[in-house]
Amino acid sequence: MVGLSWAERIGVPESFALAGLEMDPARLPGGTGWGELAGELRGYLDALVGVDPPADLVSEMAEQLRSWRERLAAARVPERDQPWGHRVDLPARGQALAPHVEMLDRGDDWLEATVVFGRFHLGGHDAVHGGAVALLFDEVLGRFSDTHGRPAARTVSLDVAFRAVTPPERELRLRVWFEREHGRKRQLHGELRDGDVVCAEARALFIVLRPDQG
Ligand SMILES: CCCCCCCCCCCCCC(=O)SCCNC(=O)CCNC(=O)[C@H](O)C(C)(C)COP(=O)(O)OP(=O)(O)OC[C@H]1O[C@@H](n2cnc3c(N)ncnc32)[C@H](O)[C@@H]1OP(=O)(O)O
Repeated sequence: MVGLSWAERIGVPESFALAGLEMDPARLPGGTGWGELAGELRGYLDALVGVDPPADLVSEMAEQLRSWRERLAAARVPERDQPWGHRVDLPARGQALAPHVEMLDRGDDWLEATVVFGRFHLGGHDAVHGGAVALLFDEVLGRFSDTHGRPAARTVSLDVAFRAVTPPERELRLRVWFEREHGRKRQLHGELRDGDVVCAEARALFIVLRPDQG
């Protein structure tokens, strides 16, 4: 997988591509409905976190989820064939782990995006969990690290400074950029803002994988 280009892996020029996403979603893993499903799952998790449901609703939900888990077991595929995390044409790569990110614009070495953390990502006391903020940076810096023809790399370190509380359920701004590239090493920075307030900053080091490190 690692030796393959984005186009070979998923049929798009690269993650965070500005153009070239005109391919037919029906031909991608998960098909045309996958974006809606991922969005509904995200919405379900946000809604679940925010309720104290009556006992009959809890049992009904558990029963329905058990039934879905059993049906899905029959459709299990190897990682390379799953749509979850591979649909770079969709926000958050068509998964619900990372928050909802929408790219606004990008250059060769910088990217701007909006991000909304749901109630699912709440740590406590109306603040987004610090681990979810770190997840956002790893996700976006990691994906952006592999753009503009650069081969795949992996995060070896990620330092996050939490400057102010990151609020859930608000549209925040994210800016990421390359600081330095030398040999197999790529240093990227990121900044998360709520209006003029800097919520968090990140510095990450990525190491380009050798062909045998897939
Ligand atoms: C279908 C397509 C869809 C796919 C979607 C995917 C999107 C993904 C999006 C999500 C993205 C999420 C992204 C994720 O979450 S990636 C997942 C989290 N990260 C990992 O699991 C990485 C685990 N580590 C490794 O695998 C190895 O360390 C690798 C393979 C990366 C390098 O091991 P390798 O044995 O090859 O290299 P080396 O040890 O000789 O080191 C090489 C150089 O690096 C320097 N160094 C190393 N570590 C550190 C450090 N901590 N601080 C400072 N420097 C460090 C080291 O000194 C040396 O420097 P020099 O001596 O040469 O000067």
